[in-house]
Amino acid sequence: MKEQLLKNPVFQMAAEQFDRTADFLKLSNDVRERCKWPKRLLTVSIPIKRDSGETEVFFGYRVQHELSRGPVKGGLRFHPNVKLGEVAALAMWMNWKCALMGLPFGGGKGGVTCDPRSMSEAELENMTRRYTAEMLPFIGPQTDVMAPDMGTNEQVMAWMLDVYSSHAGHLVPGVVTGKPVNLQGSEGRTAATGHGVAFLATRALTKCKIRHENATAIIQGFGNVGYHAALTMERFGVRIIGISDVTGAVHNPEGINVKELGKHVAKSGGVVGFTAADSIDPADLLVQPCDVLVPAALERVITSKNAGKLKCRVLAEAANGPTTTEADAILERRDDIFMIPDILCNAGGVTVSYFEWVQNLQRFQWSEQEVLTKLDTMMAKAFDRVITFAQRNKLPHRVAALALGIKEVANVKKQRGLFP
Ligand SMILES: NC(=O)C1=CN([C@@H]2O[C@H](COP(=O)(O)OP(=O)(O)OC[C@H]3O[C@@H](n4cnc5c(N)ncnc54)[C@H](OP(=O)(O)O)[C@@H]3O)[C@@H](O)[C@H]2O)C=CC1
Ligand SMILES: O=C(O)CCC(=O)C(=O)O
Repeated sequence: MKEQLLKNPVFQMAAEQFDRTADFLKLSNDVRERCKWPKRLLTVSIPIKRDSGETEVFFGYRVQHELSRGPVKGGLRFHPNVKLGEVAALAMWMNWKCALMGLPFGGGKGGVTCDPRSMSEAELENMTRRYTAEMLPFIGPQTDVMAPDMGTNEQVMAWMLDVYSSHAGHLVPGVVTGKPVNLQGSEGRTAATGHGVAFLATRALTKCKIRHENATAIIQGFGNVGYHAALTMERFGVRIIGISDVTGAVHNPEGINVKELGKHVAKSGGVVGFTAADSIDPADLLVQPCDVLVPAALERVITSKNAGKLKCRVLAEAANGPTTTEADAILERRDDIFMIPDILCNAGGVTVSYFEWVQNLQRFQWSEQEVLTKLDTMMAKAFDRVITFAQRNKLPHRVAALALGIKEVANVKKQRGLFP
């Protein structure tokens, strides 16, 4: 299994990041091995009837990286590139993210290899319900709590809640987070990841002595995270000058109105054709001058080919794993780029998911203001801890963030001991 996982380039990246950080922490071999490998890797087949009447079998995964610190927490992804190794990498990153943020969860991630853009609502619902049914023995508010990720949303969470609750015989809101507010979802969860990205980007700009009112930003990905990061940065006074999605990219140095672009995408299905900006090659967009560059889509988009050409001051990693190991080495030699690593930058989502889970267990509902104030406090604290730790130990920000998370998990493993 180890060899199989390491064949996946995304898992390989997560493993390299772990090994480098474990070396810095001088973890003993015993603890290192127990921290590195996932506890459970589940694969299920998901047969559904397509609208055409034909039966099609999809494959779905859930990787539970670690169970020592609480229930497993992490999103569910629907995307054509989903593979077991990628899901395992994302679960490992969730683990360090939850520990860094001080959340009482282990990391997990799920996925189904499918193209949700080509599926009808009925097909998506059937696939989600069957996936959830296959996962029933392994999920629950005390064991594994899923949430939205790429290609999934609050409607998918509502279907999952329905399957789980129907089997339990009563409503179990805490089985998923990121669900609709009227199904006991949390105020603020939809915007939380993007809000956190924007909040930390402005703190990083301040560190770089750039006033955010004068700053510009470029965003790759205009889904849940990219849209809300753009909208919140715009609200903070940052000018959004470029945005891309799977259909292409648009650029306007004078600024793009995020809500207007959102309306265009809702009508036409993508950013391409938005007349208030020029179209640009998506790869070129990443290397245009800007103060904040926000990759908010897939893994491995900042590579050895473009890392040396980036013209941003702050790289805010909203996506999970957007920067390859080779690109990291290049960025570490550039002292003109302030990097906010993924497990810190996009932690707003899982932090508000934690708030949602707590509200569900207590049957309580907090206001949006309460949620966002608590979120900002936790994000600011984690940001300051990472930057201080990096400075004290002369570490890149990514290694500092990982070290704080991994150290937490390693300590718990040591305290709990090893079953003989
Ligand atoms: N949702 C959350 O709360 C969290 C998400 N994340 C991470 O943030 C990232 C984005 O997730 P999320 O916003 O939820 O996903 P969504 O599915 O809502 O949006 C993904 C966006 O990426 C775009 N996209 C896909 N492929 C490409 C490409 N090759 N080039 C440019 N854009 C592309 C999609 O375009 P199109 O719509 O046209 O397909 C879409 O705009 C992922 O890495 C995810 O793991 C991290 C923490 C929490
Ligand atoms: O909200 C959550 O539980 C998980 C969010 C997520 O998948 C992520 O942070 O990558």
